[in-house]
Parts: sequence; structure tokens; C-alpha cells
Amino acid sequence: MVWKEAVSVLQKAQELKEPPLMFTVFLASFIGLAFFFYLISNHRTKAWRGIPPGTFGWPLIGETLEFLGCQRKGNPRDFFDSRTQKYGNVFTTSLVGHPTVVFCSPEGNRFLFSNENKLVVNSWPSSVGNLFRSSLITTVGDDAKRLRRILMTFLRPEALREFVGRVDSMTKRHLAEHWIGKDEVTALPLLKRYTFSLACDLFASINNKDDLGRLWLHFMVFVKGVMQIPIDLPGTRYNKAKHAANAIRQQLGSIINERKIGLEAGNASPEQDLLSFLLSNVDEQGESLTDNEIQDNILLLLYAGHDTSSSTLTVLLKFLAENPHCYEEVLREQLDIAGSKEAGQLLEWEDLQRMKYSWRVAQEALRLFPAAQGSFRKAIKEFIYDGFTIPKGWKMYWTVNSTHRKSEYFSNPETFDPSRFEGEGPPPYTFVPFGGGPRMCPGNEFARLEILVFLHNIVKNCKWNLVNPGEKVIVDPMPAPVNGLPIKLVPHDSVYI
Ligand code: HEM
Repeated sequence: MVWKEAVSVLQKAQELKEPPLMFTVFLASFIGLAFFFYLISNHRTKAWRGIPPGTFGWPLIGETLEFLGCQRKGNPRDFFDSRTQKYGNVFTTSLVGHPTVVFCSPEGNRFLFSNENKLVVNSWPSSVGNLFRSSLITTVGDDAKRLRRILMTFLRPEALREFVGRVDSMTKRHLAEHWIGKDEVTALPLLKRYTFSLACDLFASINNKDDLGRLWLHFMVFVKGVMQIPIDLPGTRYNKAKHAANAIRQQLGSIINERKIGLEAGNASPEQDLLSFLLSNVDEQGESLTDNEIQDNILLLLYAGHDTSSSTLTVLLKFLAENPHCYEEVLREQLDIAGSKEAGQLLEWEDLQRMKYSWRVAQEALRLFPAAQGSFRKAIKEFIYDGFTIPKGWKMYWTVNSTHRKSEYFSNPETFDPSRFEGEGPPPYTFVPFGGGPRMCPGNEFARLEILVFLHNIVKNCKWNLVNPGEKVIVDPMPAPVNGLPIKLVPHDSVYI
């Protein structure tokens, strides 16, 4: 943003015939200071004894712009590959204002996942912390364990199995409204709408069109500001996200108040959605979540839960169009399941367990285009890893981009091949789309549910062809085809919906 502002001042000055003196002084000072700090910061890595090699980049912003830039160009691995070639599988950089050590190997993943609360704790950039306040993502140690236990009462398979039929009927409605009977659709925006509506319904029974629409508008602004340098000035993505988060909290606050009344009067059920679960559940100390904690955690789950699944479904549709033999195999599996059901009978949890090939296809999509790129940790004490010192307080980052497309772990890594997940599957800690250890994604079963139910219903109805074969996929912040994946729908002769 600092650059953007400097460039816009520069453009304004260029419109004048002669640059004003103040501007010249400002620009010279800016460049001079930036260069001075750049030199200092590049030396700083050498000032610490025994830390992994690397550079800190620019003052404040470090190497964040290059890190984000590689993602937006569709090549998130470039940032890591260029550094691991120079420095090895563990290197130092500076991201979002912090010195950060990046771990780039299955051993590094295992180390970070298994040392949570012993040597490291979860630690997102302050932009994320400020936006999500008291939610799971910003808490560590016993507080995180407590929150996770409470959230898992809803997200664990035993609870989710009760919601499969509801997800199936919502999916059928969504397809009938937006896909079936259309010649051409753009997949990504529709899938975002699908996963967002599903999450709103299952988390807080928000299904009225006006409420959903209002929440959606705020959410689109919010999502863009989460992984940004936290410059809180009017007009920055981060500042807009803060305002959007407040509006979302307000909307959730009213729903919480209404629900409390409904639960007391017996007009709402304690099992109807996540919100009811949270209002009705107490931990072992007999405490339940405060209203603020509920708002923050629902905001987090809506954020973590809808863009990730819609991104995965979109790339999945792309791969199935590009690999007709995989599509045919998924269709065969899903028609087998459909054939075993009575007319009008909805899917059940046991049906999902039979979708083995379809899930391998989804895993292969998650290998090639993982929805989340990695996550941050912080050292709670100084320790040695692989002969290097990691100072107390420093950040660490693990990333899917260091293993998912490496030929050491995946033969022909660029080829879409779901069969690699047969049998024992990939070596441990190489395929990590949901992370691992105590901070592993708590929504993985929920994501599997949405993805498989959608796949079941779409393949039963149609095939599809890409309007733009070879459409590039960028990562901003999730993988997304640049044009949102327009596809031509080709209905089957018989309709199975
Ligand atoms: C394809 C879909 C998804 C992918 C690839 C994914 C991936 C991830 C990853 C990599 C993490 C970070 C783990 C770490 O810090 O080491 C994470 C965290 C998280 N995810 Fe997911 N996720 C998905 C869907 C969901 C869904 C559907 C939900 C909610 C229902 C969800 C909720 C969360 C939450 C709350 C966290 C923070 C956990 C913590 O800090 O302890 N995710 N996810």
C-alpha cells in the first residue's frame, strides 16, 4: 500500500509540468530511507548467530509482496523453490512484518505439527488476529483446546452425520435453481454462493434471501482484507475488512439474541445448527462461550469454511472436464450409490463412505491446488532445528507448496492422477492440505461432506466442457481460475436428480 500511495503521488506530480519541490524532497527521502533500511535489514540475518540462512527483504513489508505476488501469478511455489535452491529446506525471510523461518519438507511439517504447545504455538499475522479477535485461530494452549472441544461437538463426524440429508436437499435446490437447464454457467461464483449459503444455514440457520445477501456483501469485503499488511487507513483493504467484520458481528449478535429467546421458549432446537450447539453446550468447568466468542467463532468458520470448499470444488470441476476417464469413474461410482436408494431418498453418512474414488479425485485436486497454502507458528522458547537456532518469539511458516508437487514424493507430480491415493497413499507429512497435529483443520469432515454431496448431485445430472480450455489458476488468496471457470453443461439423456 505504501508503494501504491507513493506511485499515486508520483502520477499526480507527473500531470503537472514541473514537480513541486515538496514532492521531490518527499520522493528522495522515501527512496533514501527505503534503501538504507533495505541494506540494514539484509544484514540483519547475519547478525543472529546460527539462524537459518535467508534475507529479510524490505523494512516492514519484508518479502511479503514477493510472497503474495508469486501466488497471484499462479506460481506460489516459486517463492519457496527459489529460496530452497539457494538456502536449503529451512530458510529465513520476513513476512507480514515479522522475521519468519520457513520449513520446507515433510520433516519440517512433522516437527511443527508435533511440537504445538511444546516449542511452538499457532500465530497468525496481527491482521488476522485483529479481525478474528477471540476465535479459535487467535487462541493458544488451554484456551484453544477448550474452544476446539466445543466447536468439535458440531464438526465431528458423529454430529455431522445428522446433517447429510439437509446438505443433500440444499444441494439439489441450489442445482435446480442455478445450474440445471442452463447451457453455460460460471462455476466459481456459483460455488461460492453454494458453500456460503450452506455454511450460513448449518452454522446459524440464516437462509432468508435478504439476510444472506447482506451478509454476503460484507463478507466479500472482509475476505479481501484478511491476509493483508495491516495498514489501518481509510480505503485500505484491511481497514474495509475491519468495518465489514463489525457489520457481520452486529448481524450475528441480533441472531444470537433471537435464538436465546427461541431456545428458552422451546421454539428453537438445541441441535438445529452450530449456533444452537454453542449456546447449549458447556465445557467441563460448566462454562459456555460468551456472545462475543460465539460471534467471533462463527465469523471464523464462515471465513475458513466457504472459500476453501468452493475453491476446491471449482478446480475439481476443471480437472474432471480435462480428464474424462476420471469423470466416467466418478459417474459410475455415484450412479451405483444412487441406484441403491429409493426414489426421493436423501443421501446418508454411510453413502459418503462409499464414495472412495470420488474422494481420491478431490484429494488429487487438493494436492495440485490446495485451498490453504500453509500456516504460521511462533517459537515459545529458543530451540534448535536441523542445526539452526530458532530464536524465541520468531515466526515459522509451513506450506503445502514445499511437498505437494515434488517428484521425490509424488511421481509425475504435475499429472492429475487420483490413483496415487490408493492403498497407503503418499508418504506421511507430504500430503497436508488440512495441516496436521493439534491445529489440523477442524472443518475437514465438513469440507468432505460438502464436496462429495455436490459431486454426487452434479455428475448425476450432467457432464461439462471448459469454455476456456487451459484457463490459468491463480491464488488470491485461494486458488481460482482467472475467469471463474465458465463451463458448458451437457445434460445426460436420463435425469437422476
Ligand atoms: C477444502 C477445504 C479446506 C481446507 C483445504 C482447509 C485447510 C486448512 C488448513 C491448512 C488450516 C491450517 C492448519 C494449521 O494451522 O496448521 C485450517 C485451519 C482451520 N480450518 Fe480449514 N480447511 C478447509 C475447510 C474448512 C471448513 C469447511 C471449516 C469450517 C467448517 C474450516 C475451519 C477451519 C478452522 C476453524 C481452522 C483454524 C484451526 C485452528 O487454528 O486450530 N476449514 N484449514
